[in-house]
Order: sequence, then structure tokens, then C-alpha cells
Amino acid sequence: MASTLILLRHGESEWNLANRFTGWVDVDLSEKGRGEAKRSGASLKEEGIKVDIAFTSVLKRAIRTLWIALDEMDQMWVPVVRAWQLNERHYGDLQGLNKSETAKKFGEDQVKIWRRSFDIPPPPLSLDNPMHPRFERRYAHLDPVVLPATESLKITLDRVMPFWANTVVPHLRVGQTVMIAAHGNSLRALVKHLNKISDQDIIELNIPTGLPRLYKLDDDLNVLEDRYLADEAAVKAAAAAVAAQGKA
Ligand SMILES: O=C(O)[C@@H](CO)OP(=O)(O)O
Repeated sequence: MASTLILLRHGESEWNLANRFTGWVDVDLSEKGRGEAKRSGASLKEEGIKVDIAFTSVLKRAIRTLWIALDEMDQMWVPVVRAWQLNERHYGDLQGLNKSETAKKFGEDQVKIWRRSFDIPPPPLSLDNPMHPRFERRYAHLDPVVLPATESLKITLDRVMPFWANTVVPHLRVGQTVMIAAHGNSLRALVKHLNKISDQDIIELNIPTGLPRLYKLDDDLNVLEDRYLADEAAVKAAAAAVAAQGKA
């Protein structure tokens, strides 16, 4: 049965605005980000999307984006699953640093490797760093071996995929409409899988904030249709702005 999947990266966060590496730090949306979430909801409503189930991370920028969008669609009642597996990629020791200052210090090429390479993770947090997820109540129920001190896109993909396959796919296989509000890199992992993007080509993929992407999938989850609910120029400009955050 054909199904519909909506992927939505959260709207601009306070740290997107301040251009700081964020990862698992739980920062909220900026004023602009809330506006982006509202506009996403409006375009989903205009498209006539009826969500059966929604998934998000355990980070408030994605949760709030989902709330605002569902509110705008008058579908706040739909079941929502929050899962740590949809969190942003963990940015290790870079979390909190300004991206542009980091590019000045280590060079733009190094920052691009940290931000966009498939399998090279940023420097890890030390185990006793208070920012390590093992000190957070929201992760206290998890086996410590799954708690990252840093993540490459590959490591992110390795935790997104089992969640996708076991928890999201069953809804798509019966033809439901699924919405996922998540993050730049957890969504890059999903898009890599859905659009069969190579380890090499994924380096150039930047996901804009706050623009819904609509997929129609066939029974075997092949992509039948894939488009942003925004005009192409706006998507391109927003993706280019994300890429430029790593410039010195
Ligand atoms: O800082 C982060 O956690 C992510 C998303 O905002 O940034 P980047 O685009 O650099 O991967």
C-alpha cells in the first residue's frame, strides 16, 4: 500500500542563530524558528496532509517544531512517539563551540570533514564531561554502551536505521501517513537511506531548517515522489545557508 512520509527538520534554534555546534544539547527554537514551524504546518495543511502518527527526538527544538506544526494543522491529537534515536548526531567536544570560530582555528576543510563526512566523527567528549549523556536523566534507562561521546553520520545512521525499520516502517507498510520532526543529521541519515545516496555524495547534502519534505513510498518503500513543500529557490538558498555556517 502506498504511504506518505513527511520529514521536517526543526525550525531555526537559538544555537543555529548563534552558529554554535549543538548536537545533543537541548536548546529551544528561536522566534524565527517558531515562525518556520508554523509556516510548515500551514503548507502541510494546504497540502491536505492527514497524519496518522508522528515521531520526534527527545530534544525540544524538534518536539516544539512538531507541536507548532500539528497545532497549525489542527492535528494535535495524533499519537507522537519521542525517541532518542532520532536525536541530532552527537557533536562530541565541538558542542557549544562557534562553527565559524572553529573554522578559523582548525580550517574550513577540517570543519567540513567534522560536519559532513560520512564516517569521521568529531573529537569525543571525555567520560567525565558533565555534558556526557550518561549524566542526563532522560537517557538513564538506556544501556550505557549506546550512549555516544561523539558520532559520525555513519554512527548516527547505525542508530536511526533500527528505529526506522522496527518502529516507523510498520506504519508505512500499512499505508499510513507518518511525520518525522527531527534534526539536520538524523534526517541526513534517513534521506541517505531513502534516496540511496552514496557515502561520497552525502557530503554535499545540507538539510534546510523548517521546510517539510514530502515522500510518497510504494509497498517496498521505494520513493515514488519526493518534493519539498516550498519553491526550489527557497530550498536551495536555505540549504546553502546551512552549508555556509562552517565558513571562517
Ligand atoms: O550543530 C548541530 O547540531 C547541527 C545542526 O544544527 O549542525 P551542522 O549543520 O553543523 O551539522
